[in-house]
Amino acid sequence: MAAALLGWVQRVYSEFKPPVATKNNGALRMGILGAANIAPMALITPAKSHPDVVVAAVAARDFKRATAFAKKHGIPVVHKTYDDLINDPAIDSIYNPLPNGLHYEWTLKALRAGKHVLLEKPSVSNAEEARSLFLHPILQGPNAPVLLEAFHYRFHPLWSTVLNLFAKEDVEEVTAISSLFAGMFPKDDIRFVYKLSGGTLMDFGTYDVSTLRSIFGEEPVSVKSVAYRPAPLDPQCDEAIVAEYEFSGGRAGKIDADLQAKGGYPLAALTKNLPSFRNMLPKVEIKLKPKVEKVDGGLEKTTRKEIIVWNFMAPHLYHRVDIITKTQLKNPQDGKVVKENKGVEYIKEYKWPEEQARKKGEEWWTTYRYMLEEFVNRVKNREGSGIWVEPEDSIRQMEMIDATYKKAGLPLRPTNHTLEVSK
Ligand SMILES: NC(=O)C1=CN([C@@H]2O[C@H](COP(=O)(O)OP(=O)(O)OC[C@H]3O[C@@H](n4cnc5c(N)ncnc54)[C@H](OP(=O)(O)O)[C@@H]3O)[C@@H](O)[C@H]2O)C=CC1
Ligand SMILES: O=C1OC[C@@H](O)[C@H](O)[C@H]1O
Repeated sequence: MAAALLGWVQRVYSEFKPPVATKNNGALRMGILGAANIAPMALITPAKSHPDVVVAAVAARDFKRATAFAKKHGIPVVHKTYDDLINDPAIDSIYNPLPNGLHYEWTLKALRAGKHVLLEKPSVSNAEEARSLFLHPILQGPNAPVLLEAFHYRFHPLWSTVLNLFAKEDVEEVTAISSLFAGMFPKDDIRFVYKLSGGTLMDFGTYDVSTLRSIFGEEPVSVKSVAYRPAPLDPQCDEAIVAEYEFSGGRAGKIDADLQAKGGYPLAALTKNLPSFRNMLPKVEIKLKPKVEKVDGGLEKTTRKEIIVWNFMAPHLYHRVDIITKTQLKNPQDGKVVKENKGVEYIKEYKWPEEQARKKGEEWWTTYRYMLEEFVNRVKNREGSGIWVEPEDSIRQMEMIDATYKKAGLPLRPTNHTLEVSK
């Protein structure tokens, strides 16, 4: 127990204070659009341990704020405007963590300036923008810049391990749940502003949608139902959302996302507004189709398997996979159950397993660090882990989000006025 705790402390310490790599000649020189809250975790810290990444510049709407941010994080150059950053010839790649509603415009500007772009999720505001951006001629051809939607969780070895636990066609039902206690984000946070393409479905919900698509390996046939709780200051934004989808063969997918979770305690009338810490570990539950087989003695054996992935979103901090197998032996003549059994196996995967040792990684690499590795590999034409978020994937992701908003009776998130013709 003590050893496990020490191991956890050491790993998490290195995630926040990674060893600093000596930078190679030709390292990517990345610039950050905005002094964004997520930038230290998603780029600045991971870049420290990457020999081929230098965070070289930042720009913010307020120069003073940008300067303070640069000083705090050791970023040498501060630009007065986002345009200045994008047009800086000493920068070759841009990290775009602006509010969702600004993703399309500034990513396209950066691509036009010849920069590679690591773009925060959700990639853009809606499917129309996604088609316009990801099918843009600027991304075609041998020397096209690299564009990646930063679905970081997919790059961590845990996700590949999870996907290897079953055949996609054996999946019967998937439920993805993600929740944050009320008060973590203020009511006027960018996540709850419609004109900035806010909404919980665009935030935590986008992970849930992405996990369903990844596990089923296909798009839903339909959105069966949606219920949402409107954000108090901007009711066109969902503060919480629950949706049910039908996948091929009548299989079910469910998402349940809440960015202001409250209540669930005894004495509901008194406690209903207290922040709720239920479901603090985002999780995905995967039920496989039951397997029925004849066994010795003319009995029928039914095996049911359920896989629960705890903390799929930030597995580097902590995660656990529970593989629950239930078997039942039945006499088919009279339907009597002869024997039942339940077994649970636990899995964790902080690093690529031995047999995949050619893939790079360390136990303390965060999802963001694994993702940065692949971003650099793609820019530098190196063989990587093989994990990538393809343009088609980013488009389909926004289509499922749009379909969910439509079913909810909410407007699609607004299309940028600079939109170029969609294909
Ligand atoms: N991958 C992950 O784990 C996470 C991803 N994200 C994603 O990153 C993006 C940013 O999230 P987060 O860092 O939490 O956001 P912030 O609230 O920190 O906003 C990011 C930047 O957006 C600009 N900005 C803020 N408000 C406005 C506004 N009202 N109008 C125009 N620009 C504004 C600011 O730029 P400036 O500094 O120039 O003023 C700010 O620095 C989102 O797309 C979000 O989905 C967020 C959290 C985690
Ligand atoms: O991507 C994200 O992950 C962490 C959350 O806190 C945040 O809301 C979201 O944008």
